[in-house]
Amino acid sequence: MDSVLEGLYEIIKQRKDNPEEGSYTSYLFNKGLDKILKKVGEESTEVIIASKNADSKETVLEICDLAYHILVMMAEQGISLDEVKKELEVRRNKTGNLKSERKAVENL
Ligand SMILES: N=c1c2ncn([C@@H]3O[C@H](COP(=O)(O)OP(=O)(O)OP(=O)(O)O)[C@@H](O)[C@H]3O)c2ncn1[C@@H]1O[C@H](COP(=O)(O)O)[C@@H](O)[C@H]1O
Repeated sequence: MDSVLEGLYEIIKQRKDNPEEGSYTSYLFNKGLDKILKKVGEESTEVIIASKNADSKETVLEICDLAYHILVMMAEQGISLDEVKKELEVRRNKTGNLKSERKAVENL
């Protein structure tokens, strides 16, 4: 799973650096952040609807669409996968309210 995400993120970053004709990813970067964020919002809603309908196959497809668009957003904002993984790692063995942890990270 990890390497699949890494691989996809690398391709997405390549599309940002070297746009390709006919590439949906290049089209998104060309449209800019607002378009990318709109897609993240739409895909989030689609995950919720599919899940609410208890349609697990459709939910998986929508999760993949959402994950892809989040990676595009991350690339647009210069956020690395490592940053997200590090934060998840910090949280992994914690329980309870993580808000105080978040403040600590913000203050780094
Ligand atoms: N994983 C994905 C991926 N997931 C979803 N999508 C696209 O996301 C879009 C979501 O569908 P929608 O109906 O919501 O959007 P749409 O109507 O096509 O587009 P809008 O008019 O809303 O912008 C579809 O066009 C999908 O093809 C993806 N497009 C590309 N990838 C991967 O990204 C990499 C780069 O691919 P290119 O973008 O083709 O260069 C490759 O590894 C691809 O497999």
